[in-house]
Amino acid sequence: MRSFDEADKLYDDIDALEPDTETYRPKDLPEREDELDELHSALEPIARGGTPRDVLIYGPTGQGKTHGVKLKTEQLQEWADRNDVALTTANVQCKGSDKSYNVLTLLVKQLREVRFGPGVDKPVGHQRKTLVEMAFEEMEEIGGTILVVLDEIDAIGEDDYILYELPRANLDNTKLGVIGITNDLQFRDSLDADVRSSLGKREITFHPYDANQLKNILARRAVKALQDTKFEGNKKKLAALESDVLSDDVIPLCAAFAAQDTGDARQGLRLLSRSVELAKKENDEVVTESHVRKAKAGIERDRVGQSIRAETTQRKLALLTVVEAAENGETPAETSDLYEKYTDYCETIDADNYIDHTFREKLNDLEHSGLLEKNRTGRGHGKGMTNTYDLQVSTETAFENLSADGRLSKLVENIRSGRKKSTL
Ligand SMILES: Nc1ncnc2c1ncn2[C@@H]1O[C@H](COP(=O)(O)OP(=O)(O)OP(=O)(O)O)[C@@H](O)[C@H]1O
Repeated sequence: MRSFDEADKLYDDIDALEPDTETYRPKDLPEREDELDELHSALEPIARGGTPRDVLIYGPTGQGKTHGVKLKTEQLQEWADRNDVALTTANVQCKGSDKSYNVLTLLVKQLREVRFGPGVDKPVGHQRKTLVEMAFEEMEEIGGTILVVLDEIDAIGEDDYILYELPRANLDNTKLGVIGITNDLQFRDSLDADVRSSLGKREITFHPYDANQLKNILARRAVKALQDTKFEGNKKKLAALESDVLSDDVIPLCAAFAAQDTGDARQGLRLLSRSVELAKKENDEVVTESHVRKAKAGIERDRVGQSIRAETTQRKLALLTVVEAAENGETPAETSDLYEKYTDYCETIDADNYIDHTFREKLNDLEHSGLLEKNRTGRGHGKGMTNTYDLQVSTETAFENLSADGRLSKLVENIRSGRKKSTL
């Protein structure tokens, strides 16, 4: 067994590669200077005795929106404390709240905690309208300027009541600013016209990072996280990075993979930290391209695994038909052949046997989740066209995750062992 006393040859500060915003908080986000400048302009009226402007921040996941807003509002709070300006920020995480009602209860709780200290219960059993009035009463009691940051507001779905009411507050004693953050473009576009005309008047978009930006982000985090890794001179860019524990191609490769996908900094960080973990596990003193590739395959396996496990039993059965076909070298496979297998499976595990049309729908859903590839091909002269399906993930990963479903495990085992017998 390994000892906790073992010296770490790679890490200096293990948290600095952690993508979770609370575990490691970079002091600045140079790639977001323009966006944070726009946010600054929206909040600047506070420093001039005026009312902050409401803002809607939009951008895909992992673009520094949450952290950027935190940095800017903390900077403002420090300024306010230094200058005896009454400023209160309420950060409300909307994830997990599927209604305006739930977000309002969180907001009232937070505002009460400002007045009475931590540990106040959420209000229960009130109507939405009453909760809005309660929130406004609390704000009037607190006074000064209040900033309400609503992160991941898309969680509230179609019920955007809170976004309609908050920007319309008519307070005597308090100035209120609302900052909404979302990574869901559809949600932003679906907002009620009145909401968009108030909250969305100032919209700040965090566009996805490109590979060069990601390289510099990862290089800065690597300097903090790893031993014998530093910048030569003043430039905090990849070009100035010197490291005895990272081979030159590691950061460019992590950045390229993340940029290729969605430009998500979190994804780049996850890949880099998993590569370092792998090197550590293999007792290697230098992290190389091969660790990155293995780490990427591992992350991919986990992601695919999670998505297979989250499917319904019927979709899992549909997937299993293609997995079996792939294992037997019968892919791309025609829908009619797959349907035959499906009927057999349903009989074996005593599941509802859906009609052929519904089965096709399940296959198409699996195509949309990226687990299958669909093609339209000719059946031969005069026989028309048909859909064929191929597996987009490895059969091993599919078998492994399908067998985790108690209802399917025996069936999957039989199909796997059947294959083994036939290859003996
Ligand atoms: N420019 C940057 N420099 C350094 N780290 C960054 C940068 N941008 C993002 N990060 C890091 O990436 C991770 C994700 O950032 P953050 O949570 O702010 O993204 P987000 O856009 O709010 O994503 P989501 O919409 O998924 O909540 C954090 O660890 C953050 O510190």
